[in-house]
Amino acid sequence: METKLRIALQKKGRLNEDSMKLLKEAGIKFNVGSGKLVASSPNFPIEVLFLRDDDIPQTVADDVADIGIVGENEMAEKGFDLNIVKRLGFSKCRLSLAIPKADEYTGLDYFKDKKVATSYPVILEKFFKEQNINAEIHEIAGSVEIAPGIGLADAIFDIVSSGSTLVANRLKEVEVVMKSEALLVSGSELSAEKQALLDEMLFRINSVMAANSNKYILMNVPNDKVEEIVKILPGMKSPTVLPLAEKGWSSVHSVIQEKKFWEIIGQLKALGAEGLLVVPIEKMIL
Ligand SMILES: Nc1ncnc2c1ncn2[C@@H]1O[C@H](COP(=O)(O)OP(=O)(O)OP(=O)(O)O)[C@@H](O)[C@H]1O
Ligand SMILES: O=P(O)(O)OC[C@H]1O[C@H](OP(=O)(O)OP(=O)(O)O)[C@H](O)[C@@H]1O
Ligand SMILES: [Mg+2]
Repeated sequence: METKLRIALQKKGRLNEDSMKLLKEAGIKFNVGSGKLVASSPNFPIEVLFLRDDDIPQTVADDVADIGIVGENEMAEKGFDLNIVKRLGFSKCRLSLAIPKADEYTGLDYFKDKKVATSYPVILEKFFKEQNINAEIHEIAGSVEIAPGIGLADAIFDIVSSGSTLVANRLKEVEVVMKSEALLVSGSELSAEKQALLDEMLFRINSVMAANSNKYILMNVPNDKVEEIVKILPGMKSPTVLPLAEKGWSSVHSVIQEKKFWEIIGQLKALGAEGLLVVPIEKMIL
């Protein structure tokens, strides 16, 4: 029988869409039907198990799935010793303590003898213990932000991203306890065949991630400025310089990290670069 890599993904929610998009961009297709909990791929030896994100760490730790995509927060809460194969850079958020907006925050002592609602009791208990804070932890499964407003707790410990859920519930973030992003994780050592499949998948994921954070840029540059412009452009090896039909001008092409582009755009223009084009890259093999 053909060896297949088994991956655990969130069935529905914040992680699902980006996880599926990443695999799709890596050229791995799925026959996903509505309500299907297991799916296979017609073009890659992989099988997907669709689970609640809470169940992904254990499924991987128990080797029911070989790998999984899960939030760092959920992995920390469940406490299984999994290997981080790759930080995926999406579903970025933080786990924070928040209190009613009207309250004065006096530092961690604020939480002494207070009741704090959370879906992450393990992480919170560890944090309070380390900080020597004696607080009551009240575990609830969801809608944590409404707890203070309805008199269920004095404060909360929950996921924050833009902060708009806190604002909507008249709360303010006062302590960031951990930062989180989606992780590709594995359990125990894989067989040589499965490791080879994971390596192939990782190679593709790396190409997709590199392509997504880089842009191909082209610009027209007066010949006497080419040398200076080339100095500030990194490029994969070095920038490409081609003559334009118009005398005295060149076209300079380069690959550049998107965030760097915004840093150097002013310098490029000041040096006389014109007609700048920024083009997305689909795949990037380093
Ligand atoms: N607002 C957000 N911004 C960015 N990432 C987030 C946000 N909310 C949650 N996440 C990340 O996505 C993960 C899944 O969030 P989601 O809200 O879908 O979980 P859930 O409701 O527990 O889903 P499930 O039904 O699978 O148990 C979280 O554990 C966290 O890592
Ligand atoms: O700081 P913000 O950008 O407002 O994001 C934070 C909110 O996002 C998540 O909930 P989600 O919207 O995924 O809904 P859920 O409670 O149904 O999981 C999380 O549980 C917070 O409530
Ligand atoms: Mg969950």
